[in-house]
Amino acid sequence: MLSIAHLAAQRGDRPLFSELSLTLNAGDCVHLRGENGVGKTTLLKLLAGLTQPQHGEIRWGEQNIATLGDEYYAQLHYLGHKDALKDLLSPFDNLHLAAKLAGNPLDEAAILQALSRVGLARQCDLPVRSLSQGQKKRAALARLLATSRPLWLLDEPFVALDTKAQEQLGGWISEHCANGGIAIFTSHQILPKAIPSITELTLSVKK
Ligand SMILES: Nc1ncnc2c1ncn2[C@@H]1O[C@H](COP(=O)(O)OP(=O)(O)OP(=O)(O)O)[C@@H](O)[C@H]1O
Repeated sequence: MLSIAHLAAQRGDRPLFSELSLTLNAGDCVHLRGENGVGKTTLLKLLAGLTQPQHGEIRWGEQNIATLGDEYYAQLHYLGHKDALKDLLSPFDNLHLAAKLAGNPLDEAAILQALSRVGLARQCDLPVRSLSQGQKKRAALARLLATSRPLWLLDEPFVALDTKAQEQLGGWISEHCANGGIAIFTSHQILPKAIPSITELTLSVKK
């Protein structure tokens, strides 16, 4: 269970949101919405433990995520705007390295299977810098499939994907939640049909 209580954030001098409270249980899927600059990425980064809230707290189960530390990071996949890929490495080596650094080393078969599911079987050994934007996004998404983690925090995951890949990703999110995972994602796009029944959380500009 992920719970947020009385959360407030500001960037620079600008308050973004305050008194944000929410509880998410196994199977919940949240579409985080709002205008550009309202604070969606900021909220996802807070939930990923990458930045600290101005006020309030975030709990995983019964414990504050700040006290859980690595134990919490091992529960989540955070996919940011930047795909966190090393340009000179291949999708295969990126996935191998990311899994190793995260403490969940993967064998060759598991890496190839994940890359094949995201449609990169033929590109798995090419340097990432030579891939298209959509292929880079697919390489980043392979992390979700390669290692099972209950919490997915996805910032604009559909951007750069073609229609078929958007539907596939919608299916993976749906499957993840049906299996008891929690997903929170931002998107300004029309959502694929495969997305499960979702909760909409709309942030609004603070006056
Ligand atoms: N590193 C930073 N330093 C100062 N202000 C920042 C920083 N990063 C973001 N901001 C500001 O914080 C506000 C919220 O940014 P954020 O990226 O969370 O918005 P968003 O809702 O995700 O927007 P978008 O829909 O455009 O992706 C914006 O006004 C932005 O200018």
